[in-house]
Amino acid sequence: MRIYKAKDYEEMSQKAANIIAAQVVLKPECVLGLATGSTPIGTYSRLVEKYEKGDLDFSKVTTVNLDEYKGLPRENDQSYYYFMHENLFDKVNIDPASTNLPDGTKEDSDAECARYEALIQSLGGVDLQLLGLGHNGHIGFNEPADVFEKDTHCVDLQERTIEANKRFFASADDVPRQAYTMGIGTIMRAKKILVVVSGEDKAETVAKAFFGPVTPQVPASILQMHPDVTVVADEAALSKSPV
Ligand SMILES: N[C@@H]1[C@@H](O)[C@H](O)[C@@H](COP(=O)(O)O)O[C@@H]1O
Repeated sequence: MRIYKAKDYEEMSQKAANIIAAQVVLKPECVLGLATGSTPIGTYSRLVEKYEKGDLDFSKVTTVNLDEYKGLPRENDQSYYYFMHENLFDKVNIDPASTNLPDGTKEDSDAECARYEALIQSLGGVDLQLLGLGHNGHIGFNEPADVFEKDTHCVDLQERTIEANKRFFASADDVPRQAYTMGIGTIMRAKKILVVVSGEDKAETVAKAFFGPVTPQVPASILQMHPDVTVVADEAALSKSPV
């Protein structure tokens, strides 16, 4: 695991965008695994800037997103579909047909999760997976649990996650209670993983996830077992870690 300490959010975003850009330049037809949440927004803006300057071409890139709220239609401005279009897809030359997310409107969880998992495998797997880190150590929507869930599945969101995400909704009651998410196995099968983390409020979680024991109670801790992980975190997020 490589840990890159950035000065602040801006530097974290720049460094993460450089790593993603290098992947696209080296393999234009790559599969990028993408993430939502507030942390990667700066990374996406830097990628858009690179595209606008003519330094990046997304025309052959395929994307698969980590997760989606169950029950939210695409037009809902809190759906991850909407987020991805707003922050990246509509601003670069990616083919919309090559962008993929779980479909939150599908009622049959087992069928939708099986479809999504099969789709990822049919693409030959993910070349570079971008991840954020939840306050409770979740990645995607893999919440702390007794076991690591392997494949794409439907999760019940935990109170802390609903609390953290309610800032985006009119009230906590409007936050969906379930989501579809890639599993830990799906994430771990990615060839490379890039984690972005920012802020003092994640410092405890960063220390546990990357320097503590590997346990499903801190889902991100499994990343210590992956052969090619880069963590790009700012000084505040690393303030409780031995680096
Ligand atoms: N499902 C997403 C995660 O993929 C993300 O990492 C997390 C942290 O978000 P933020 O970056 O806003 O702290 O939020 C959501 O729960």
